[in-house]
Amino acid sequence: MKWTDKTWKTIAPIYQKIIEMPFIKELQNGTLPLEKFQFYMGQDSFYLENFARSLAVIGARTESVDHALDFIRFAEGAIVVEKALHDSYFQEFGLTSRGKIEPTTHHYIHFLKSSSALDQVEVAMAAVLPCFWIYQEVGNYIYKNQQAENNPYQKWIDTYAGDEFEGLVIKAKAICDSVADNCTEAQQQKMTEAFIAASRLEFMFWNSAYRLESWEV
Ligand SMILES: Cc1ncc(C[n+]2csc(CCO)c2C)c(N)n1
Repeated sequence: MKWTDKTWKTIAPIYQKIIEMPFIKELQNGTLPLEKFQFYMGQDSFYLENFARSLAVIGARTESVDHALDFIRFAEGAIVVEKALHDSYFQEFGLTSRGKIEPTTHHYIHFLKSSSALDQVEVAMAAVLPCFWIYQEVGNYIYKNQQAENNPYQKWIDTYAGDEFEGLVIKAKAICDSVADNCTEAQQQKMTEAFIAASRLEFMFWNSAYRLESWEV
């Protein structure tokens, strides 16, 4: 069985929790309060910037030049998405500043930065995979199950349910499977642990936006 198939099974309960969470349900039916989406967008701006930096570090550390090119392109893509967020979504949803880095974003960003800098590069590749894969699954899930007309969040949904994003996800998964083939059982286990940690953080990222979680002091 492919590493990706095995690993997805281990996060199936986390994915289930994600699609049941109020942030996702309300995004799907268009009732998510604007304030929560604004919080999410501001935090996602910080996330995307640092996610891109982590992807670039992974690109620099890969053995294969083809993988280096793929990761450098992923990094570019994340910066382009961040710019689109800033240049169009911020305005559309009335956000003037991205605010400050809140606790869950801080945790997630630093997890990705330390993994990409210090872990075996295959483990770092596994750490960034849920960012692609979970978004695609959630995007498709919302797209298929939505009933609302005139959903204010439609454009966001379309970004992640589209064919262009699917191409990236297929590539990111294929890279993880090919590098996992050359890893020992113990190394593959570390890849899986990194994948699980990032999946939990994806859940927490949406949940913290729903709760508008901020530093208390
Ligand atoms: C918290 C959080 N996780 C994942 C994404 C999804 N995402 C945005 S850009 C990109 C890759 C571009 O090469 C991916 C996977 C997000 N927006 N925010």
